[in-house]
Amino acid sequence: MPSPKAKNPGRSGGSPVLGSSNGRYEFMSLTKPLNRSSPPHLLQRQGSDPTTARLRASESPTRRRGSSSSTGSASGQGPSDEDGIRLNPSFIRVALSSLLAIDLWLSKQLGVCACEDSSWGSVRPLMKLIEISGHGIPWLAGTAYCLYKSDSAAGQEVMLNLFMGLMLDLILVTIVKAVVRRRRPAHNRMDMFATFSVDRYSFPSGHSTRAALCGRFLLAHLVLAAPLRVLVMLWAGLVGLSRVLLGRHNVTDVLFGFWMGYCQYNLVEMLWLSPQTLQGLLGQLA
Ligand SMILES: CC(C)=CCC/C(C)=C/COP(=O)(O)O
Repeated sequence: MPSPKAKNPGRSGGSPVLGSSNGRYEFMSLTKPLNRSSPPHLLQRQGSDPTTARLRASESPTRRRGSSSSTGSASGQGPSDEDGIRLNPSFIRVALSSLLAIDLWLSKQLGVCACEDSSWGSVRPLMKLIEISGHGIPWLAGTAYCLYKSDSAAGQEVMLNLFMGLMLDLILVTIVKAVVRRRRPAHNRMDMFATFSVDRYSFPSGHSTRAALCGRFLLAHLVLAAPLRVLVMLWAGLVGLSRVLLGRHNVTDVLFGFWMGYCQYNLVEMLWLSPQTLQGLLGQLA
């Protein structure tokens, strides 16, 4: 039999709503959060009953805001400015998580050399060779050797600045990796040659920053014939591509790495050490 309270809704504690269970009616409050232990039939009833649906609609945050002020929402003129400000961050969040989901999916599809059993597993040794060609150790050692061997002041200046750029790159990539701490893709096998502890993180790709930085540096400071210039660009692109094919990185790690390396070259140009600056620095040290 229905409770007498059902005939007098709107008393303290919110509007009571009736739910039926085995012919009995029970009360539940609309203003309090639904108890987790509420039987499923009450949840179902709450959603399906038209009266209840109307009551629930009148409790929606938009309606509540509208009833206490004369905003556009309340007067039926569409979303107010306040609504717009609240919607934007969630739109950005949705857009970012969609981008990340696409990135993860695409990177997994492209990780075709992630191990020997992968679909392009036979190309893995070649990809690892490209990986070594963009590693920090050969680049630092090679630049130091050229600096030592160079007998012209101009050559020494270029090599010294390249060395400084490579060190700057290592420091900046270490900082960003330590701050962002994005894990490498799950399909990556951690069998890389000579890594630092931050190299367990993948954002940004250090090989890609180095490839972009060194590529720009070589194109700007070495007099190269056109085919060699194309080869330098091809090498830089292949280093980035190999990171994704080997499963070392997600696509966004490589794209950001290229952009970061490109910008780092501008920094090297800004901080360029001329022989005079160098002599001044060495004079101060002596
Ligand atoms: C030991 C030295 C001098 C450099 C480490 C180079 C390295 C292993 C970077 C990681 O690159 P990815 O972020 O592209 O995997």
